[in-house]
Amino acid sequence: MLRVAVPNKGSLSEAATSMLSEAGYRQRREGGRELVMVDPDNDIEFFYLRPRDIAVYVGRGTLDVGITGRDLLLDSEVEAEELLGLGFAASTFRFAAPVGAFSTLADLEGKRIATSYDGLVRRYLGERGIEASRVVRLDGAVESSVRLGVADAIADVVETGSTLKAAGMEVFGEPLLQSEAVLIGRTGHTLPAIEVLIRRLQGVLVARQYVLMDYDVRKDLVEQAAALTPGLESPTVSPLRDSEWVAVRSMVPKRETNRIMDELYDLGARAILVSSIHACRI
Ligand SMILES: Nc1ncnc2c1ncn2[C@@H]1O[C@H](COP(=O)(O)OP(=O)(O)OP(=O)(O)O)[C@@H](O)[C@H]1O
Ligand SMILES: O=P(O)(O)OC[C@H]1O[C@H](OP(=O)(O)OP(=O)(O)O)[C@H](O)[C@@H]1O
Ligand SMILES: [Mg+2]
Repeated sequence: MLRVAVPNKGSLSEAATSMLSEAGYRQRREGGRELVMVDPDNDIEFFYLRPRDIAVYVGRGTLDVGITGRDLLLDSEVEAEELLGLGFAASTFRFAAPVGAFSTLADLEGKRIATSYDGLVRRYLGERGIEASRVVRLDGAVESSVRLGVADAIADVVETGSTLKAAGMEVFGEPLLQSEAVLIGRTGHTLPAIEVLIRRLQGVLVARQYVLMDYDVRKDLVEQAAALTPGLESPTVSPLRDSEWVAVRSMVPKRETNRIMDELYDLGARAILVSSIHACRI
């Protein structure tokens, strides 16, 4: 039975559970408190764990795969690797300090830096030859640490930037990394059941990112139309009763739907229909 770690709390939890449900797996209800959920139909077992601990279980091989954040994986320094980006919980990881106080990475020399990701921060600074006087490890609400006098700067997750702004802080230096939720596995370890899980999750990603577009177009315009809707491999072109016209079906990125419909219409395509994809295997 495949053993999978799922975040039980925080920003990753709800989205991870709903992605697994969409992929056809039995999951605990929203707000549920079960620690383990067995899905006998799919021969898979889900363990609900703290996101930070998930890389540890997977790295040690007690669980086969898990969902966590790329930042947490890199912070943990375990023998685990990314198998698939999951497209949610996107954020950057950045240095920040009170407005006007710092402008470059070099300003961190000899300063105190508060963070929940001390492994990641020490490695990043070490690789760049910067010696902070201290990296202060905190569990959360790191933005308050400077005002409260335990640090001069922070390194933390930034999404909208509103938490930083509210704390009177601004980012400086390059982002340390771009993070998102990822499926992780032990380095070099693979199983047929892991491949199936990856394909199912990829199916959810594609179903979320693409729509199916159908339209009719005059035969002599089909090449131009196909260039607007190339699909993943190649659009399906079917004959119509009127031999001057064909029907085209293609997958289109969801966020480009309206632009493509406008361009197809201008070209002369008609009966342009868009439907959502419920599930797929690519
Ligand atoms: N505001 C946010 N936007 C996007 N991703 C976020 C945000 N806050 C945290 N994350 C991501 O969530 C993961 C952190 O998991 P963690 O359990 O610390 O979640 P959390 O949301 O900080 O929960 P909590 O602080 O309630 O424990 C990281 O991968 C991080 O990048
Ligand atoms: O850029 P923003 O959109 O404001 O989001 C970033 C904030 O979200 C997370 O905090 P969380 O709510 O998880 O609190 P925590 O610091 O206690 O983990 C993160 O640690 C930042 O503080
Ligand atoms: Mg948090």
